[in-house]
Amino acid sequence: MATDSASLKEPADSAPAPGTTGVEPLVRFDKVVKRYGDHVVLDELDFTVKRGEHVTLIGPSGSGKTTILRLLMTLEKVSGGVIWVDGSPLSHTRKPDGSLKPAGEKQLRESRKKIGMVFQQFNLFPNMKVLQNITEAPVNVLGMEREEAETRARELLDMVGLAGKVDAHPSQLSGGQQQRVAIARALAMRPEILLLDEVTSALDPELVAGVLELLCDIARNTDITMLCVTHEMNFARDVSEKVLMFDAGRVVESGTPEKIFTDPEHARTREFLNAVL
Ligand SMILES: Nc1ncnc2c1ncn2[C@@H]1O[C@H](COP(=O)(O)OP(=O)(O)OP(=O)(O)O)[C@@H](O)[C@H]1O
Repeated sequence: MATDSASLKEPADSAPAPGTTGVEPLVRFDKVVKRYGDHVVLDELDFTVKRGEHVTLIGPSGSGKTTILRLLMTLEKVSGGVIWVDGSPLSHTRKPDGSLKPAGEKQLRESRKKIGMVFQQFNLFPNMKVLQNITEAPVNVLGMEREEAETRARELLDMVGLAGKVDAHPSQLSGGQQQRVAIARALAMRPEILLLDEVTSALDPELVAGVLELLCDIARNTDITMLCVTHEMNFARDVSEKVLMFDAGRVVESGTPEKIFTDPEHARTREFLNAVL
């Protein structure tokens, strides 16, 4: 069950052991519990993501996949356990005696800067032009000079194939183009981790492939760490080195896409894949 946050200590393996590199996974869920009232959504969930790894989360509706991304984005708070990012507690603050207490708002705001998220519904600012949608957070949250932010925004727009849309408003773009702007906006913050939550679910079918191809290009050509929730199994196969199969708030099976999609070990995985493939 949920661990009392106040009594949590740093895990014993967080300090480099003699003779090891001490390289921590970039993300570590350590017995993470999330409850809404009596409903336990995540049940002592453990998993790790290495720096630079591209991981997809698959599983039935309601199994807790989006909740995991929202916890990482600090849009939700854990009910128990600890989330670690780059060896530091994301969900908690260290007390002088080494124990941990739940993080306050200020720390959560700082943590949010490390993590970028792209949502199903692009969530662009409707009254701002494309360029300003991308520069807004780097300037106002990171304190970047506007000129530098604009240069970076133009580079990113070029990368997502929208160099000509700098002055457009979101309403003048297709859903696929809006999602490309949202991807550029997330990358403009130079996040350590990019979270992708069913980013093609709201797109017309003919626009899906282009956005997924762009994300595969980003995965191949940058060193960003990605955590993707997707119902697109071909995308999961193409983009990720590791697939985590969730059910009822736990990882029932994890492995390479080849292993999970061609030789799953768990009956629940086989059942899920039979239903969606
Ligand atoms: N704010 C909330 N209040 C109460 N229950 C919630 C809240 N957010 C999520 N839940 C519940 O938590 C469970 C997990 O939801 P979550 O969205 O993480 O699942 P999911 O695996 O991403 O599902 P889907 O594939 O349908 O998006 C669901 O039963 C959902 O109803």
